Formats: sequence, structure tokens, C-alpha cells
Amino acid sequence: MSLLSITDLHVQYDVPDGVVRAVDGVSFDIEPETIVGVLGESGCGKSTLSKSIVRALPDNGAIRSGEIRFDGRDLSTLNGEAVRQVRWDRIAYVPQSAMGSLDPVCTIEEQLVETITAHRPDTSRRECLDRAGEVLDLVGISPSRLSSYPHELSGGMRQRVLLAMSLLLEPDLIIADEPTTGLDVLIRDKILNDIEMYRDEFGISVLMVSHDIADLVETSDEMIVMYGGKIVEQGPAKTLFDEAVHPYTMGLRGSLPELHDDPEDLIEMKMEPPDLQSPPEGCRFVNKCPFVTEECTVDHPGFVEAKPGVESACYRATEASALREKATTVSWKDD
Ligand SMILES: Nc1ncnc2c1ncn2[C@@H]1O[C@H](COP(=O)(O)OP(=O)(O)OP(=O)(O)O)[C@@H](O)[C@H]1O
Repeated sequence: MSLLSITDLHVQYDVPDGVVRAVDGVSFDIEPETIVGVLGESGCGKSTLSKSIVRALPDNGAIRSGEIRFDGRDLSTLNGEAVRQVRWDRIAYVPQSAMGSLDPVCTIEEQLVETITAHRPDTSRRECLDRAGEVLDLVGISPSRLSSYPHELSGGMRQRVLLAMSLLLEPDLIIADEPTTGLDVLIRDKILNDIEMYRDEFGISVLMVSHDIADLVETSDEMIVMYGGKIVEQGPAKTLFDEAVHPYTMGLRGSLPELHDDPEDLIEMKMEPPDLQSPPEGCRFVNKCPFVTEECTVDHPGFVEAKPGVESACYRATEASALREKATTVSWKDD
């Protein structure tokens, strides 16, 4: 049985002149001991999706329909107290900004101990301190840092403290939103290794959100590619990277400079997401796709399994290998 199963999830934000359809009919499963990467450019709905799972949406955001099934319960319908029990204990959420998520006036020790006692009030102070030191040690930070305040740590250390915090209660699932963004390459590698360790040594599944295809492919077992609030492609991460079926995934891969010796082969995509208040008719990617056909303008395509285990929402999925050949010779800009 899947650890988490999301079915036809719709999440919207109310804004003064309408609604933003940030997550629009998303379905996927997370299996135990699996790292699932969620890939997409800024504004495609990745954070909204992860916040919906732990019910941490801002006040103007709401789950309009769909199911988020975890351990036999639909998280989308749980009340506040029931959600609090699941959050941290079973599903830990590591938000995007480490500085904004740590309390600047409390030491790391106070924050780690408080997280434990809020969920396990019977834990003794000694046990809390031992566990706090243990999780810091696991992410490569000396337990002597327990007495530090967040501003006394580097950005990379703060991010690792948050990841350590997510381990405190031994959850089944960790959701990490852009855990490596803005960090130097050594810290990034350390964090990606740690995420693999969570899966391999503790059997924890991880939903890792990123706009960086290289980070996700290095670490993830499965990958979900989002564009304009929808999943456009999902499947084994390495297969999607090497043999992308959806043109958007092809474009993301093709825009990685490190993969191309010849700059002529680089794909330059105009990085501007569609307006999710009035998304395009038809496929969400229609205005950017160089391979667009008449039917792409009418309806968003359903998923087809163009290769084993890969589901792609593209009318031209069966032509993917021919399109990949042409990908560097066509224009990816929509202006
Ligand atoms: N509180 C909000 N009110 C209105 N619209 C919002 C709100 N939060 C996000 N949005 C909109 O919802 C859409 C999805 O945003 P979301 O933050 O989920 O995307 P993302 O892929 O995580 O991007 P980023 O990495 O930049 O956060 C965007 O159009 C965004 O402008």
C-alpha cells in the first residue's frame, strides 16, 4: 500500500479579482522508503502542493476538492488538532526559508526540545537533549551548537538544523521544500547525501521540491514534473532525465549548461509561468511548446504511458524520441 496517495487535488487561492488555480487536478502516490522529486519552475504550484499535504496553506488558500490519503485517513478533511498530530510526528515539513522558520530569539536547543515535548510531553529533559544532540550529529553539526541562536549559524547550517528537526520524531515522510536553494555546492552535496541517508538508514520517504533538475535526478527515485499547476509528466527520475517524453522536461534538461559542450545545443526557455488565474485553454504548456499542434489548444491532454512507468500528459508522447532529436533546433521562446 502506498504511504501517501493524492487523488485529483485542487487547491486555490482567493485573490481580489478571482481565484488562482495553483494546484489543478494533481494525482500521485508516494511509496515507503522512496524519494520523490517535484520539479518545476517558480510559480508552478510545488510549494502549494507540499503545504496542502500538511495543511499549512495561507489563509486565502484552500483545498477545493480531492483526497490526500495517508495511513487510511484523508488529510484534506482532518480538523486542526488531528492535523497537528500527524504533522511532525508522521509527516515532517521543512519549509523553503530556514531563517524564517527558526525562531530568532530561541536557541537551537530550545527549539528542538520544544518540538519533541509538544508532541511527546512525557519525554524527560535528558532524553530530549540526547535526541536533539543525536539529530544534529546526524546532519553533521556538532551538538555543541545546541546553545547557538539561528543568527550565529551560516545559511547552510540553519537549513541542516531544520532537516535535523524534521528527523526528531522519526516521521514516515519528510517534505523538503527547496532544501538546497541558495547553498554552496559542498553544503548542497551534504544535504542531498543526508536525504538519501534518511531513506536508506531510517526507511523514511522524502518528497523533495526543487526547480533544479540536476539535484532531483541525483537523489530521487521517482520524479514529478509540474507546469502551470498540473503534473505534466511523472516516472522514474533517471528515465525522465535521459529520455524525457514531455517537451517541458526536454526543455529543462536541455537548458543545463553542464550537459552541453557545444553552446549551440543549449535550450533557452523563457522562464515565465502561465497566469493561473486564467490559464490557457488546452495544454498548460501550449504557449511555450515548440511542438504544438491544433489539438493542444483545445483540451489539456490526459496521461499516456509512452514508456514503461512513465506517464506523460502530451498529445505527441508517442513521437517523443523524434521530438528530442529536434529539441535543440527549434525555438523555445514564446515571444
Ligand atoms: N497566498 C497566495 N495568494 C495568491 N496566490 C498565491 C499565493 N501563494 C502562491 N500563489 C500563487 O499560486 C501559484 C503557485 O505558487 P507556488 O508558490 O505554489 O509555486 P512554486 O512552484 O512553489 O513557486 P516558488 O518556488 O516560487 O514558491 C503562483 O501563481 C503563485 O503566484
